[in-house]
Amino acid sequence: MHIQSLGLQHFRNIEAASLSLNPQLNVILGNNGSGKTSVLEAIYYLGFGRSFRSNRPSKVITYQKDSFVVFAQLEQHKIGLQKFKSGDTALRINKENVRSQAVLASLLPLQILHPEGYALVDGSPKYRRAYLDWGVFHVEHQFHGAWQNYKRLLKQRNALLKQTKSYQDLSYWDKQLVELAELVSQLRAKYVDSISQSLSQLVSEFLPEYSFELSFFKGWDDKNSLSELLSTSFSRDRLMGFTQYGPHKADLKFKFNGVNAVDLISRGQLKLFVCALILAQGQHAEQVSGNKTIYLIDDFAAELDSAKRRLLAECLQRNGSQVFVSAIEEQMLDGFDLEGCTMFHVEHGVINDYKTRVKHG
Ligand SMILES: Nc1ncnc2c1ncn2[C@@H]1O[C@H](COP(=O)(O)OP(=O)(O)OP(=O)(O)O)[C@@H](O)[C@H]1O
Repeated sequence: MHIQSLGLQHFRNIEAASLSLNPQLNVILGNNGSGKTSVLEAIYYLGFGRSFRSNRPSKVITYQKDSFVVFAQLEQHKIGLQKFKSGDTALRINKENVRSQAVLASLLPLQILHPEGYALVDGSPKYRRAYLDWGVFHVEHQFHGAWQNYKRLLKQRNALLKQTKSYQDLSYWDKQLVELAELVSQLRAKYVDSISQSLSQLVSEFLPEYSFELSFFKGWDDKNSLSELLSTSFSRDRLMGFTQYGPHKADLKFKFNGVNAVDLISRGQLKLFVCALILAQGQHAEQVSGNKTIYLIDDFAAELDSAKRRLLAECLQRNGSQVFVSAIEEQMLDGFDLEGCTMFHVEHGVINDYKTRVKHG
């Protein structure tokens, strides 16, 4: 899978742009504030329906404009997204309107590495669940429906908790909730199993000084069944106003030399670890679906020494995926093989395709 061309309109400081893309390496160069991250953010919008740096689409629409548009030509589909100040969204595939972002997401498997992305390791469990669910979504087709239904039932349960004094009123709903919870957790656990080996391999390549351990917490302890827990914790759930056990509490635990990752590794090592996480997912999704993941790497050089930059660049280019990488200057991309790549230069929101490196040999 790769993006052949990308169009933007009224996206942050980019008034309009039309980019013809390289199927492999795309380099985006420019000074601070020029608009490099905005290009990555626009691509991310197509795959996720949201930004990775703002919850409010109105912040992303160019000042004084009413909407932004991002569209892309993929190998077999043309996809587009328009976000309005009002909060409305229009999604299109091959000129047809579609309602669910999941359809776009399934066509465009994307992974991103950006400075705020370290929350995947040092942030709250919701970031690790989002990571996990991206992976399960792209390889297990029943997951999306089961998870959406679970979340819908959970919302109803939490609302009912505020209205009822008797667990009897909930037990009927809990039967369905537990069935979905078990399915979601099985799919997640199977997924964690299936990536753990390639993740460990990548971690040993990037951070050979540590022994690494990955574990999955499904959202409740195995000592009790979820239905028992839901009934015994009813009073507490009622008091707190929400359900305390279930897959909405799932988490991943990362340990290095037996210590929690956040308590041990440095910022640069954290970046490498996050990169190992996204590469392991991308590679697994590719093995299962045959679709290559697209990698977006913002501010590639930040926090990495030159040996680590080379290691990471080599790994990103190894399997021929499409990669978008931003940097302030070309010298910071010392680890990449730039032959045949396309370079864009961004200045005050204007993007020029200023160099396509000739491939020799
Ligand atoms: N809604 C908006 N409308 C117009 N301009 C905006 C809007 N939101 C942000 N900007 C401007 O767009 C520019 C985009 O910055 P962006 O983060 O893409 O730059 P960058 O090249 O990645 O910079 P850095 O190297 O510092 O990370 C900034 O100068 C910012 O002030």
